[in-house]
Amino acid sequence: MVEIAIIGASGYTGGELIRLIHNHPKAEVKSISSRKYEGMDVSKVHSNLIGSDLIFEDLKSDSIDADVVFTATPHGASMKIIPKLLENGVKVIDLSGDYRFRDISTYEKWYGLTHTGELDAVYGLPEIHREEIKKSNLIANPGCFPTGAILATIPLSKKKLVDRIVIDSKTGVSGGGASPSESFHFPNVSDNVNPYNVISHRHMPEIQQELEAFSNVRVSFTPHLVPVIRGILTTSHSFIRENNDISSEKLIKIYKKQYKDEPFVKILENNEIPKLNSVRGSNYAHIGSFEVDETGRIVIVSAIDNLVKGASGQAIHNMNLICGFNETDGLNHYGLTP
Ligand SMILES: NC(=O)C1=CN([C@@H]2O[C@H](COP(=O)(O)OP(=O)(O)OC[C@H]3O[C@@H](n4cnc5c(N)ncnc54)[C@H](OP(=O)(O)O)[C@@H]3O)[C@@H](O)[C@H]2O)C=CC1
Ligand SMILES: CC(=O)N[C@@H](CCC(=O)OP(=O)(O)O)C(=O)O
Repeated sequence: MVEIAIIGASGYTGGELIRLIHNHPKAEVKSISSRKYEGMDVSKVHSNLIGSDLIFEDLKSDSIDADVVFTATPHGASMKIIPKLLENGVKVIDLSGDYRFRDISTYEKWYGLTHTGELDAVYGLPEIHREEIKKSNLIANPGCFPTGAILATIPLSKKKLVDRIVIDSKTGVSGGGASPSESFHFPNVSDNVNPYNVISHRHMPEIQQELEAFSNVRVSFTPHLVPVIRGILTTSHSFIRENNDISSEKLIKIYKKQYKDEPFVKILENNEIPKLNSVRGSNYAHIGSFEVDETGRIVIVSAIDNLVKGASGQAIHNMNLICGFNETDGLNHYGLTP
């Protein structure tokens, strides 16, 4: 059994890691860290985990004894914890944005923080970086919005079909983490749709980084908060480069080929639209629509669960890759609809 420690285990993604690893055939959570809940049973914070004998400890990174550590901590905190873990020979999967950028100055500009220093990290989107992930000791798990947006559009960038991509995403409130705040207060969220950071969300440069690795595309991104708990529905509008002739049927062929061996990406046919509640609780990304309009716009829609494919499930997929397990170990279940 591979032994796991989770730092930030009292948060939403930490709770999902514990829930999902509980069903993993080759990995076991040995220790969970929380500063606030040190000494308390895990089920006092994550009531769904009643029956588990895990108890929160305030783990220090220089004394953690584990094969793999998940840092489910906020950006800024992860980069202070991780260097020591790597020095001690532990493999690390970080759920924050701290190691996602190949260029530190992009991170510093968008996160408004000084970085503590570059480390050899791989961007943990298995559908693009599978072979590098297998060889890495530090995985930068992708952001939740970038996961849905990149999966919806990367085949277009790879084929150099489009030059402009506008991403419009709707997210559930669990994306904001477990700490209460005014923006997530029930009366402010309920019966409402709230766009935020309309031209300045830090996930825009992350999406841009991955898409422009294949062709010259410009990305814009606007997120909206909607009154659901889990899920991200992304509508991507991509504008066809001059002299390209593309139809809905051709698009579906391209996407099916691109994702034919991917265990967690499902392509919907007949212009079907993905549903948020079909992916709830699962590690699947559903991709559909594949419409082309008369103005030269391609519309592709994706749905993921932000806490699973957008965070903890994808992190476990990455663990499976770095540990040489079957990619679907611990993740082989459908969503929870209705
Ligand atoms: N929620 C989501 O959908 C997604 C989140 N992410 C990223 O994953 C990470 C975790 O997110 P999420 O679970 O939602 O966040 P939460 O706020 O729910 O949990 C984060 C946990 O980290 C711990 N923590 C905070 N600061 C520190 C610190 N300085 N040192 C050690 N531990 C600390 C806290 O636990 P305690 O105070 O008990 O120690 C807290 O419970 C973040 O970087 C987030 O951006 C990525 C994709 C999706
Ligand atoms: C609803 C909501 O607030 N969502 C968060 C999602 C961010 C997130 O978790 O992403 P990182 O891993 O890059 O921090 C946001 O928009 O900031």
